[in-house]
Amino acid sequence: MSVSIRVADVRKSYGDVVAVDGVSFEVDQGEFFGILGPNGAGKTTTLEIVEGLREADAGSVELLGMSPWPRNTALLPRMGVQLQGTAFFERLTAREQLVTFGSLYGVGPKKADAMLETVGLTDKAGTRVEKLSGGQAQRLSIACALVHDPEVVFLDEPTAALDPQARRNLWDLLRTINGEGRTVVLTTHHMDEAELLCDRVAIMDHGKILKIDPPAALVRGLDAATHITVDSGHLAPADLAAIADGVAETEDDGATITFTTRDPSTVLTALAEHRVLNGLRVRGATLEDVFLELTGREYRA
Ligand SMILES: Nc1ncnc2c1ncn2[C@@H]1O[C@H](COP(=O)(O)OP(=O)(O)OP(=O)(O)O)[C@@H](O)[C@H]1O
Repeated sequence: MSVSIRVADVRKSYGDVVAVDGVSFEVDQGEFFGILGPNGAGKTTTLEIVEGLREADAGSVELLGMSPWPRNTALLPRMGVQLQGTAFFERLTAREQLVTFGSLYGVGPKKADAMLETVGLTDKAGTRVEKLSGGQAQRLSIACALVHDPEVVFLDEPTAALDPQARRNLWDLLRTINGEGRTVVLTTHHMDEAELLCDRVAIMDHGKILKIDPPAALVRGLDAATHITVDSGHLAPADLAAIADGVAETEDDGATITFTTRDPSTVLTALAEHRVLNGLRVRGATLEDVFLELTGREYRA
């Protein structure tokens, strides 16, 4: 498998603020790679350096075997960039916008129409960009990043400010883009998004990458507790104590009881024997638990 992106010990400060503090990673061709972290972690700065929009203070970056800085015109047709916050040419319709973008790369209007179709905006072709909803504008900006058929696509928080349905639609689109063999690099502060979409996730905090792995491997690597919740009111206190004894901590909020345990089989068996599985919910570890373990603090996007 060939490598699309190589980042080695990249650093960037803005005055006293160290935004990127020695970041290294590689992205394989065709991979869906995520950079996950809270606001201010340094995700956008890292992405902009890889895209060639910003100069690193130190370190090296290779994109498709070339250096993206200083501005490398050989790379531009091969990469698609969707920036945080969409900027469109004013007063153009969605189609005109896309045709204009396409023409910058020598792409004809047919491709622009096909792209409108791909992102589900054919019925908005004649709508001025300022009249599009947040989700529609987001999809149009992704269409603009893709209209010239780039090999590598960069997306900076593409689902920020979208409602849940629009996010899901956009996830489908991103899976399709990646399924076509394109390398996709996405930044996000949504754990669920990283978990669902990415082949591998780099967890970033305070300018550093703390860990890179497939999401399932990150979670599996944790010795995290399982949370088992049932409706309260069905268990006598003595039974509750017997079930939890030595295997779980319990918390009763009046409506539900949650058992936190590293031995879920024993707790579930005991709950089943007492026939108190009403309202059963079982929650294993998530990327939030991974973040907590890596940083010692709760994840707050
Ligand atoms: N142009 C700039 N000038 C000065 N400081 C900046 C600039 N851009 C970013 N920073 C600072 O660098 C740090 C990293 O910011 P960056 O935007 O890379 O993080 P991020 O993880 O992408 O956050 P967000 O999710 O909020 O976009 C932050 O402390 C930010 O305030």
